[in-house]
Amino acid sequence: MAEPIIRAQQVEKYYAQPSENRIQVISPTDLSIQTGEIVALLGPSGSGKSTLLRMLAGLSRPSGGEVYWHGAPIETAKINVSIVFQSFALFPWLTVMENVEAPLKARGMAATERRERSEKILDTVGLDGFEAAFPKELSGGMRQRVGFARALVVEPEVLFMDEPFSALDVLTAENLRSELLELWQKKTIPTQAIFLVTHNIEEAVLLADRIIVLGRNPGHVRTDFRVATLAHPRDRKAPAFTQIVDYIYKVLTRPDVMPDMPKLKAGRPVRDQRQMRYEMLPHARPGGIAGLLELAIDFGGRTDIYRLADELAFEIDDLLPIVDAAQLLGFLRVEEGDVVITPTGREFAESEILRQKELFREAALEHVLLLRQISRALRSKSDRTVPEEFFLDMLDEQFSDEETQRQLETAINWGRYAELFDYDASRRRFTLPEEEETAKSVVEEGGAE
Ligand SMILES: Nc1ncnc2c1ncn2[C@@H]1O[C@H](COP(=O)(O)OP(=O)(O)OP(=O)(O)O)[C@@H](O)[C@H]1O
Repeated sequence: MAEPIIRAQQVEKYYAQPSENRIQVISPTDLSIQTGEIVALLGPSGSGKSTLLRMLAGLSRPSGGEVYWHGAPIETAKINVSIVFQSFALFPWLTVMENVEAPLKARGMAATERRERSEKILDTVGLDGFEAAFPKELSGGMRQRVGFARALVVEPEVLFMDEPFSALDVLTAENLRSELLELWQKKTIPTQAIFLVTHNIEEAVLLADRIIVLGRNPGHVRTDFRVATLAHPRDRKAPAFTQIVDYIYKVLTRPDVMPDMPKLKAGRPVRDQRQMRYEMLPHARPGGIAGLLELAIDFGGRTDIYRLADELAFEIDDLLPIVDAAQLLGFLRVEEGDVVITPTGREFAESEILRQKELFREAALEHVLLLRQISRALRSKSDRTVPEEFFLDMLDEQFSDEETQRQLETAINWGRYAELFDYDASRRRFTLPEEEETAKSVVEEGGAE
């Protein structure tokens, strides 16, 4: 196979923390961008999509490994890429024309040529007549057209896009997407490859020739496959389309399991490089989990996650932590892109509050290592109290400072609800209320670590 335009070999990224720990955001990863392909990168929030994009675009140096541009190390190569951002990132004090000319000016192009090239690309993206307007006079969709024009005017070999349609309303996004695809397919633009970071699964399946899904903590490739069997324009209702959407949902909702690829041509094997002691607690509240389970019962005990998100008008990223949490606690299963309530989940949703707490307590102790450890530690101390710092130290070996705090907050929230312990915020200590006999007996029955 020909050398890809961009090839990342075992790239990883660490960020320094105020404490001496370095946090690994991307674990060693191989990835390439070939001529002629649109690659979409999906993954939950914080999985390192933007970090990876920045390394592939030569904007950020990997902490380990190497990125190659046509086979040469990217930092010494003469690269030709541009990036479209979600936030448009226009210069507000410049007109549309001046914004588009800016990158050519930076490259030292003469004024006449610059103007000619900019006029042409403004025409191509439908901004004819808006040359003298300022960004604030334009709608979001028109501003992003300026973003595209500015990126395309340099005739980039690779066009990077970081959530380019997320800030736009649905119709505008749809419109811009199909226009971009048309420019690409008709080769109106000389761009050789497109790399798109997105949250939107359908968008990825609509546009991409290849889809990569990242898992997090640290970021790693969970699946990387071709969508070559679907011809453009793609039909959202076609069975092959929905199969791929479902498969990606499953990959995103089951961080611990690798679902089977739908039987499409040329699916590539999958890697999962995670190694961790603590499972990542999804940041969901017990009330939210109960609410989700009640809804699942209303839908007959089984429903499509996609439909559920739609019904609730939830972004999938807001719904996933609740689904993940219910799943982690054994209240839900995800099967074929559907959420299916388990018998314990049903009992939990239908019980009165005391029984709910009891079921939550049993599930939390069975499935959540951190809560089990806090409970055990408290019971082994004669004064029935342990400083939070003790657990922070263990967590921050695995999570960033910010995530460590969030993990602890979620654990406190769940533990309090389950009446496993109290938390004294002024002293930053966990404490055990004297009368916690029920919890005590459950802990003593708890399984081995
Ligand atoms: N400069 C930085 N210093 C420290 N940590 C950082 C820095 N940039 C990103 N991170 C952390 O790296 C992780 C990955 O961030 P990144 O923005 O790449 O993820 P993402 O998948 O693009 O997320 P989102 O979908 O929310 O945009 C996050 O936990 C983030 O907090």
